[in-house]
Formats: sequence, C-alpha cells, structure tokens
Amino acid sequence: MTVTSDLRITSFEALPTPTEVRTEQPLGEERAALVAASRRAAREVLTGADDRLLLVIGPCSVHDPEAALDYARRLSEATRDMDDALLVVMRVYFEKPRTTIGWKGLINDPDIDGGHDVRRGLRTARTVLLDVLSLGLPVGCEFLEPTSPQYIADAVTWGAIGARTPESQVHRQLTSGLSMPVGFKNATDGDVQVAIDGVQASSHPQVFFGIDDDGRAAVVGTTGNPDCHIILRGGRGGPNYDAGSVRDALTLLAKADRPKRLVVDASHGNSGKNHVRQAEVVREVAARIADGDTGIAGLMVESFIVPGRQEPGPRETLTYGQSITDACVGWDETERLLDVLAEAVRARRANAG
Ligand SMILES: O=C[C@H](O)[C@H](O)COP(=O)(O)O
Ligand SMILES: C=C(OP(=O)(O)O)C(=O)O
Repeated sequence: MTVTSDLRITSFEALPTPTEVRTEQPLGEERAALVAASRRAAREVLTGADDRLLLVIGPCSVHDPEAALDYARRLSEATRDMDDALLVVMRVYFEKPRTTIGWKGLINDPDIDGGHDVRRGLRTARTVLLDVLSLGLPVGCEFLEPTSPQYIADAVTWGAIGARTPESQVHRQLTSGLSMPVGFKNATDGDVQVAIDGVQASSHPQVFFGIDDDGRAAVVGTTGNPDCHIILRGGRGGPNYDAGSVRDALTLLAKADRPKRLVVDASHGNSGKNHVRQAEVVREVAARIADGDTGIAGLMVESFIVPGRQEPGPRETLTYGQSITDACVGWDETERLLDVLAEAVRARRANAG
C-alpha cells in the first residue's frame, strides 16, 4: 500500500484535555469575579461609557515566570492609586507569532531550548495567569493557536489577534466565540481595513472545527463577539499612531458602522521596535489625550524590568527581567509613563467637565 499521509509528521503527542488542566488548576471564585468585573470594565472603556484609558502593559513575552510575577507585583503596586484614570491589564503573552522562525513562546517551548515540552508549557502558563490574577491584576493575551484558549481563556480579561492573523478566518471564527473583548491589529503591511473586517466577521455567529472541553474534535457554534475593536500598531510603511492616521482609521470605522474608538500600540511598527522611541510614542499619545482626544480608548505598551532586549538562549545565560523577543521599556521609565498617562486622563476629564 502506498503511504500518502503523515509523510512529514515526526510525532503526535496527546495533550491533557482542557477540563483536566482547568480542574488541576482551578480559576476559583475570587479570580473569576476579577476576570468578569474587569471584562465588563474593559467593555465600558472601549465604548466610552467609562472615560478611563485601557492600558495593556507588560513584557513582549513571558519566558521566566518569576520575572513575570516580579513585574506584576511592581505594576500592581505602582498603579494602586491610578484606577480612577487607568484600567490596567497586564500583557501576559505566551504565544509569539514569528515573521519567519524563532522562539514561539512559553507554551510552545518553556525551556527555550527546542525541547517543546508543550504539556509543561501549558501548565506553567496557566500557573502564571492565576498568580498574576491573585495579585489583583487582570490579564491580556494574544490568541494564536486555535485550540489553546480552551485551556486558559477563562483567566483572560482582554485578548488580541496579532498583525499576522487579522485576515485569518480561523482567528475570526475563534474570536467570535471568545468571552472577552478582543482587539484586532492592523496587518504588518499597515492595512487597517483587514482589522475592521476581522471585527465585523467576529461579531457574527460562526460554525467551525475545534475541540470541546474533553479534547474531542468538535463542530463549534458561536454567538459572535460584539466586544471587538481595532489596534493601530504601525506597519511596513511606517507608524500610524499620529493624529491623521487615527482620524483616518476612525473614519473607516464609522463607514463600517462601528464605534469611533480604537487602541494604539506604542510598540511594533509604531516604534520600529525601539524601546526608547516607544516611550516617546506614549508621551505623544498622552499629550493628545490630555488635549481632549476621545478616539483613543486604549494604549498598548511593551514594558519589562530591564530595558531593551536580548537574544533567546538557555535560561541560566539570560539577563533577569529582560525581553527575549521585542525590546521593552524598562521599569524606571515605565513608572514615569504610568504617571504621565494617569495625569493625561485626569486632564482630559477636567477639561471635559
Ligand atoms: O512581538 C513580537 C514580534 O514582533 C513578533 O512576534 C514577530 O517577531 P519576529 O519578526 O522577530 O519574528
Ligand atoms: C506580536 C505582537 O505584535 P504584532 O502582532 O503587532 O506584531 C505582540 O503584540 O506581541
């Protein structure tokens, strides 16, 4: 018999089921209440019913759970008196989309050594999520693998569809069934319309292939997700956080009959992945908010303990608290930016009222 299938498959390794993982590491009532309340708050900020700024801030990727928690403690402490102005959601990103190849995140390769112990990666990721929530901080993630949300999404307040996938039907279908607000990034070439199309498609009921809580292949039916928005992250042609680009994007949203509100990503194509430039972008956006801009509902910042980035490698060789993916603003600068943003929102409120 001529073999025609699995010619390029090297292994299949069964994963625990979503139910098994969630039962081993339960969310618990207190954390569930935080997730539910912060999702509600994010929805209200995104629609403008709440005049705060949604601030999605944290490392580009989590590679060291201890450093991620160290960061979470600092963030929770530093923003304690800012919840009148900022709805802070920590970036706790475990799945990294790559331009070509590279480390794909803690779930895919927790030891950063090509060992790909995904079973452990999943459990470690869930532990980090629960630990961050236990500090009282809501969490934001990018959803990349179409089946990973079954394992972790109960703990997530806000989700992102990254710049390499806003046009992907698989990700739009997935988003239509997610329980939290989700941001679609503009594409890497700068196209904003694909993100708006993603928001539209995800707001509709969908039927697609997935897995159920017992890990069985299943036909999944969804209600559609009404809580989606776009994220301007710049693109190959340059940044798109400037007032003109934001105005253009808001016009496209209005044409699509969507609320004129969006999130700006200060990193990626808006900073050229330069963390010093990223801080300047945050300050420029803050100045516009202070001047009364109401189109910007949220801001994304890549921030960690040590500024910049380093090449990935075995954990013992790495600088503690520094990104192994994109360059991040360091902690001292982050504290200054938090103050600037909170003051900007307060100024906007004072001028409006
Ligand atoms: O956020 C991280 C990166 O920008 C994204 O994953 C792509 O990275 P790469 O171009 O280094 O692969
Ligand atoms: C990968 C990311 O960004 P983008 O999709 O904009 O490149 C990210 O936010 O981690």
